[in-house]
Amino acid sequence: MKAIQDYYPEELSHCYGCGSQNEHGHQIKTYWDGDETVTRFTPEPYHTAVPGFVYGGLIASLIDCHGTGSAAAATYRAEGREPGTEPLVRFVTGSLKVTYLKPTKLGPEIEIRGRVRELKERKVVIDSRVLVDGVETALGEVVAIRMPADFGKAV
Ligand SMILES: CCCCCCCCCCCC(=O)SCCNC(=O)CCNC(=O)[C@H](O)C(C)(C)COP(=O)(O)OP(=O)(O)OC[C@H]1O[C@@H](n2cnc3c(N)ncnc32)[C@H](O)[C@@H]1OP(=O)(O)O
Repeated sequence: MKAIQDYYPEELSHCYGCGSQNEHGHQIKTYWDGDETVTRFTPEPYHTAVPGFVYGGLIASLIDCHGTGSAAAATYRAEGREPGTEPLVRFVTGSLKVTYLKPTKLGPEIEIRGRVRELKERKVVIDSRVLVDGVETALGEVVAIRMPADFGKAV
């Protein structure tokens, strides 16, 4: 099964969180599981906040790219199109909110499960849950905005 990120064109695959071309990044992969999207990631020992627990910034980063990937996947699905077909669907993060419910154990695989709360042409809101060993440790909200064609050119 291919992940939504496997359909990103090479020139848009340098993101630290989800770019397959970024050898230093997380290279996350987002898949459908029924009506939810799922990303799984096993943290390294250096992803530490305090010994034994995962750094919150890593969790935020995973929620971020899981959210933008889920937004793209959900848009293709809503339009009845295969991922990667033209016109390409591209999202960036407009806002990112993370609520840390309890410490996230460092070692086991982290699972992030996303659901579409709102889907419009230019704006998709994804709610995510972060789970380790079946324990919900954080919640995320990503407002994903369709990437403008001139993204970054005006700055
Ligand atoms: C093929 C695969 C490729 C794959 C591409 C891979 C990319 C991976 C991305 C990884 C994630 C990142 O780190 S991305 C990098 C971090 N993010 C950024 O740098 C984004 C910087 N910000 C911007 O460029 C801009 O502010 C945008 C694009 C986000 C929005 O500008 P805009 O396009 O002019 O938006 P605008 O018309 O005003 O608003 C459209 C709708 O979005 C809402 N909206 C706009 N901004 C926000 C916001 N910050 N928070 C909440 N909501 C917002 C508006 O209320 C409105 O909702 P309504 O009234 O319609 O309801």
